[in-house]
Amino acid sequence: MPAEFPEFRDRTVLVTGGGSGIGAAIVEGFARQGAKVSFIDIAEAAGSALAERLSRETTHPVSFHHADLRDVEAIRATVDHVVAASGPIRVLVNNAAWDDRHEFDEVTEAYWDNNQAVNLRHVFFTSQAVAPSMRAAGGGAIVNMSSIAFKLNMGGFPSYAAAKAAVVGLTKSMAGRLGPENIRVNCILPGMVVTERQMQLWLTEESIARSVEQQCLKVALTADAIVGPCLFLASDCAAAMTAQSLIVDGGVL
Ligand SMILES: NC(=O)c1ccc[n+]([C@@H]2O[C@H](COP(=O)([O-])OP(=O)(O)OC[C@H]3O[C@@H](n4cnc5c(N)ncnc54)[C@H](O)[C@@H]3O)[C@@H](O)[C@H]2O)c1
Repeated sequence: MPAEFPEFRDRTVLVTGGGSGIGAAIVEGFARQGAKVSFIDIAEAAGSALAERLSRETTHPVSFHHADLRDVEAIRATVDHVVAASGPIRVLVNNAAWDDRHEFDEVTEAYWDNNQAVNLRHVFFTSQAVAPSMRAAGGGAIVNMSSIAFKLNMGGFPSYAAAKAAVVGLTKSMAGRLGPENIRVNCILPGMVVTERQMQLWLTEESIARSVEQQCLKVALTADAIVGPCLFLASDCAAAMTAQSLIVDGGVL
């Protein structure tokens, strides 16, 4: 455990895309702090397995909710369910995304809209659904997951890059709107994080070595590298921080 944040004990935390990779590490990070963690994912088997494994080891059972975040009604229903079962949500981590590669000349309107729905739209609508319970509880913290990828002129995913840039703008606008209600909104921009899925789909030993070469710190980051910064931003230590972007990339930018 990187550090202890007693304020998370018995607090309700919701993580999107918590079934694998960075999201799963964040679910585990909050659960080991004694929080009541729920997570949403579309991946049924991975989600159930994670919840089952962690629930055997943590103070509160970790609760998995199977839903597609492209479906705004499903988001609202899941949030209602979490609040009814676990009490007001005090921390929301909008982590889910899909970094699908797409060729500039081949992107259709349908592809674009779906890509934005999976990478951007739910960040707004999950925050909107969670805000009433944060207000009722006297405040809360939202942490959104962006990426350094949109700053690197990478040509292979224009829609994903646009969504990740938009997450920064959305973070700042929501921080402005929700700050007076003591709801803080920040975001994290990870660099290359080696996860199982990234290894299956995009990364090779050579591409990892090339990326590490661009970093000041010469180690490949794993999902755990994002947990500490996420706990910090959601914690009382960051009580005066909102509308900020925290880059966690081993020193690329
Ligand atoms: N891994 C990296 O190198 C890296 C770098 C920069 C930013 N990020 C960001 O960090 C976050 C997590 O990335 P990751 O690499 O762990 O990804 P991942 O693919 O391992 O995990 C994403 C999770 O979101 C879930 N998900 C996807 N679409 C969904 C949908 N429609 N409804 C519900 N759940 C859905 C997936 O099932 C998966 O469990 C993302 O926002 C990503 O953009 C990752």
